[in-house]
Amino acid sequence: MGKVLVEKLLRSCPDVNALYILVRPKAGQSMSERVQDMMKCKLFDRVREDNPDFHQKIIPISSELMQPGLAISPEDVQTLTSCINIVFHCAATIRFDEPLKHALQLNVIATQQLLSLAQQMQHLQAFIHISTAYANCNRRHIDEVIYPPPVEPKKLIDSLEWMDDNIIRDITPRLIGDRPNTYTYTKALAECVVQQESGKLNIGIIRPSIVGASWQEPFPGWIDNFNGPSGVFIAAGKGILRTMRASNDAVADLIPVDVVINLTLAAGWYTAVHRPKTALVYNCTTGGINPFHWGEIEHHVMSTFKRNPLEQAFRRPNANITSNYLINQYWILVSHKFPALIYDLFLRLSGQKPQMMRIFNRLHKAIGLLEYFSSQDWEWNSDNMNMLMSQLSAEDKKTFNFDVRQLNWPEYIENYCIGTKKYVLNEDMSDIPAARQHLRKLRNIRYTFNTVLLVFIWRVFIARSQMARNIWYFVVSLCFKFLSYFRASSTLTQ
Ligand SMILES: CCCCCCCC/C=C\CCCCCCCC(=O)SCCNC(=O)CCNC(=O)[C@H](O)C(C)(C)COP(=O)(O)OP(=O)(O)OC[C@H]1O[C@@H](n2cnc3c(N)ncnc32)[C@H](O)[C@@H]1OP(=O)(O)O
Ligand SMILES: NC(=O)C1=CN([C@@H]2O[C@H](COP(=O)(O)OP(=O)(O)OC[C@H]3O[C@@H](n4cnc5c(N)ncnc54)[C@H](OP(=O)(O)O)[C@@H]3O)[C@@H](O)[C@H]2O)C=CC1
Repeated sequence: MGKVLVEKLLRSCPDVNALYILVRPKAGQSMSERVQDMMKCKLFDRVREDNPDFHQKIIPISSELMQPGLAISPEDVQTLTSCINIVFHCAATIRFDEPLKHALQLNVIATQQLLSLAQQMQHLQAFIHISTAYANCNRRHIDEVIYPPPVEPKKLIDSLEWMDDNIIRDITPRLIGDRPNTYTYTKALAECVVQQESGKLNIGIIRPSIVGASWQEPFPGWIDNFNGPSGVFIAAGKGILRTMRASNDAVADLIPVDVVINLTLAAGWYTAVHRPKTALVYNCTTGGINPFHWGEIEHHVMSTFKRNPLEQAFRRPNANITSNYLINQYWILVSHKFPALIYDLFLRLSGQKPQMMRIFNRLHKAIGLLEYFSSQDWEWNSDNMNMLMSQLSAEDKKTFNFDVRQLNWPEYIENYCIGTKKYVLNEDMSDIPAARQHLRKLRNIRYTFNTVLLVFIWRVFIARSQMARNIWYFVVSLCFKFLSYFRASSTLTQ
């Protein structure tokens, strides 16, 4: 989301002088190498076309959320406090399996530290915090208010500070209570921390639901990660994922990333200009406005990947969702574990390292963590989103479009799936005929395998059971009778 925000600011807000972005070194790359890489990304193609020198506006600031004071140097603190007008805070850990202490540090303590830095900023007009629509997923109906936190954040921070990691792991389920993971729990605490500062700053809180590929900007279908549904779509497209627990009729509250960013920017403007007395919360969701369901998503994902197959698929794409636990377990056994076992056996026999079972184990862990969100639905009130839209001029409504009533879901899902192929997997669209050929080969292998298996089972059956033999003779004689009748009647008509 950070990248999409930077791109949109550069493209649609030419009067913005500079963008200070907090970046950490990662995976052997320095801060500036990472920023260089980001600017080379396809996402920035349109900006690059309009202004090849756009990089001059981007000023990276070295920062690490795990460190005290976010590890921002005193000189950088000086720069930031003297020239920042608006803060957009979207850094977080979004992993569902993050240990509580880590999630607390990244999502709550780092937010607290950024807020105290913001308080020193002399020209700050607005502080926009990105939360999640699922921060309060323990409720069915979610209003645009900050709910009382499950625990006072400061108390939890103080307690976890002295606790051993093993103790924290043991008490985590008790602490998070009816929330499914440490992510939603710490995001709820972060909202509370933001609220505690709302007297001193102009604050807006954006709560997106499940962020997906871009709808329109900078081009349809842009996505570059495996988070949320993207990984599920790819696994289904590769023919690996065949079954998942999800409710066909539950609303799939996907929200395109460009919609979230447009709303975030509009909220930044509104907060700075109108300075609301208390922090305004914007539920940024689609379910209440233009609902679409997981069953429909399944249909359109499968149809897109059949028409535009991914390269080197493991099997032909054919994923089904079910809300029934036992049916899902059955298909996991038959369509996941059994083929994985056979394929690994084949790899072993051909002297290679088995890998399919390992892939399936990881897939099962990942979808197990997502099922909570795909098996039920929520109702979000979106009055503030509507209010914000009514405040925009006609031109701004177009430039910062977040009117999801216009979203055509089948078209969006098709672009989303093609986006995963092009931008996540870096596959070329010109290779589609070869991918189709590969699917035909897989279909033939399946037919051959099924026929051999059927003949084998039948042979064993016939050898062991008199009744099976009788049925077999009966069926064969019936076929012969039918054939001879068919021959006789065709001779008569001649
Ligand atoms: C036919 C379809 C029907 C559809 C059916 C329904 C679908 C429903 C789907 C979903 C709905 C729910 C969604 C809810 C959302 C809530 C909203 C929010 O507010 S938050 C945002 C959401 N956050 C997450 O999505 C984090 C979830 N992910 C995780 O927590 C972890 O990733 C986890 C536990 C699932 C897996 O952790 P690990 O440690 O096993 O794996 P790791 O490190 O994440 O990555 C696996 C491999 O993928 C590569 N990878 C990851 N990103 C990559 C990238 N961009 N490019 C290339 N490779 C990448 C990595 O390098 C790694 O590969 P190497 O093993 O190292 O080789
Ligand atoms: N994706 C989704 O479906 C949803 C996301 N959100 C919220 O939107 C925001 C952005 O999410 P999204 O873009 O999807 O997530 P990403 O994981 O892509 O982005 C998170 C950002 O936080 C940074 N970050 C994480 N840990 C550290 C650290 N220790 N030090 C410095 N920076 C760090 C990451 O930097 P780096 O690149 O160095 O890792 C990355 O830029 C989050 O607040 C999330 O809670 C809300 C609803 C849905």
